[in-house]
Amino acid sequence: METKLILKDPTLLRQLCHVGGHWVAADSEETVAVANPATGVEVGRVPYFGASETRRAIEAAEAALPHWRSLLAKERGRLLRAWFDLIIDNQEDLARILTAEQGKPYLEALSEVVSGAQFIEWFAEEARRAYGETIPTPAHDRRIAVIKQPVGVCAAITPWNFPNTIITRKAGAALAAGCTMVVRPATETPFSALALSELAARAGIPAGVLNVVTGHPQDMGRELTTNPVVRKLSFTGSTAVGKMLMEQSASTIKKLALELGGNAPFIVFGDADIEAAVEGALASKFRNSGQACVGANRFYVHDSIYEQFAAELVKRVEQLHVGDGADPAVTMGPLINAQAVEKVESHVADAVAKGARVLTGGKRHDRGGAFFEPTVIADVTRDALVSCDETFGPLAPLFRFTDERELIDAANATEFGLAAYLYSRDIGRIWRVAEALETGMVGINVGLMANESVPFGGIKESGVGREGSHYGLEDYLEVKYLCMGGIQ
Ligand SMILES: NC(=O)c1ccc[n+]([C@@H]2O[C@H](COP(=O)([O-])OP(=O)(O)OC[C@H]3O[C@@H](n4cnc5c(N)ncnc54)[C@H](O)[C@@H]3O)[C@@H](O)[C@H]2O)c1
Ligand SMILES: O=C[C@H](O)CS(=O)(=O)O
Repeated sequence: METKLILKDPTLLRQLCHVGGHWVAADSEETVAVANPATGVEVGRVPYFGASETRRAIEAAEAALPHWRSLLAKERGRLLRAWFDLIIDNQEDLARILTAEQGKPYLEALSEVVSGAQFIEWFAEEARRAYGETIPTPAHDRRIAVIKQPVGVCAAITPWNFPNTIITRKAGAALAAGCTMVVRPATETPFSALALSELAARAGIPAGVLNVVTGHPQDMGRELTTNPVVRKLSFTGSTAVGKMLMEQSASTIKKLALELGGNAPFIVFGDADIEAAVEGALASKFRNSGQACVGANRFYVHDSIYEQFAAELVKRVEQLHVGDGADPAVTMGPLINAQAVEKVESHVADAVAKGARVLTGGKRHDRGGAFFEPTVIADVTRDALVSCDETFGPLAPLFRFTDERELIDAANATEFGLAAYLYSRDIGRIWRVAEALETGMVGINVGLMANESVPFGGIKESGVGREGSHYGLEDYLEVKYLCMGGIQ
């Protein structure tokens, strides 16, 4: 069934780049098509920028910086609040655009738009809390102060899986701090970013403060990482690309925020509330068809409750309704593309070849295209690909464990360290295991934990820096030490 994108405000579907307050095409007039992953139908086309157009966007952000950083923090906060209000007023259209370009079910898209808006709301308030400090002087004739100043022109390169909230958590913090930004969204999902940029303009955020550019990833990335005007790069995406961008950024010593790949362990102890653990597993694993960096990638279930947990999880997974996210009855959409389907398929085949059992799903969905059956496999061995490689799809591999120490070693046996989840009602075990897990975030008896008020981010090869919370604002501020002498 082909579902046409119908918007209350069709002008929110922008098919040009937003640079310095103008909607512009690529110099070559070249465009790239964006297809709905559920239907393959073209949603629209966007310009295919290269390095020179990207450079002009950076120049626009540079030109806008002096005025924007000179505003009072509360003035920037008011403009961000107006942006938040417009996002909320237009949430249905933003969600429809998101579902059309990314594929997630409409209600998930709506939830993402609202949670994304809450980052703007949070930083509208935080803008006024870029506090400095005074330090007791070491000498009678001098006084010490520390002030915070905006980093300057910032760049953001973002992925396709959460094309709204991953942009607002960066842009909200940057603009609140007094920075300006050039955002390059994923080629697969540009329209959410362009719509956000249109609403920012409507909110009164001055031209050039927020710029959104689409096009050649490598050429644009190299400009954003090597242009000395850009003082910070915030990247969310795979660890492989993150490493590349980190290297490219070294030539101009840019500040970096890297939100990279994950391989989250989801641990269920024998004393866990199994019903709660199953609900948490469903949310953590199958949200966005499993395409979430913080999503559970491996399930470690204590032997004493293994079969019960597996049976309960399979029952809930088999209730998922797979289809076009625009259909209100659908609770799991397609993957982003054929390559994503092939990766899930390869992980299932590898695990089964090493002795795993398919409990439900396990193959491409009858709908074809980018659809895959929500899958649960049991008795997965520690040497299975899915144990060390991020599946990024609707596959729940269940590993058995008995010993807590062995479990912790298995959970930490990965180069990633973004999120982990543990279900137990033993307070001593909760603290022991939560402190031992090598991740930036631990969900305890919860399956979803991201929100605007918490420091979101990873360790090891899952990245550096934090987004959201007051930590997120600090990441866009420079610390300046003032030493005043001559005090009589
Ligand atoms: N840690 C987090 O918060 C977080 C959130 C979402 C996704 N991710 C990770 O992102 C990955 C999936 O997203 P993806 O497939 O979009 O990742 P990706 O790294 O392939 O792409 C991310 C962005 O980088 C761009 N890009 C790709 N190659 C580039 C290059 N050479 N130079 C400049 N830009 C380039 C892409 O066009 C896209 O906009 C997963 O590994 C997932 O774990 C992490
Ligand atoms: O892919 C992970 C994103 O960061 C989504 S969320 O922050 O968990 O909503």
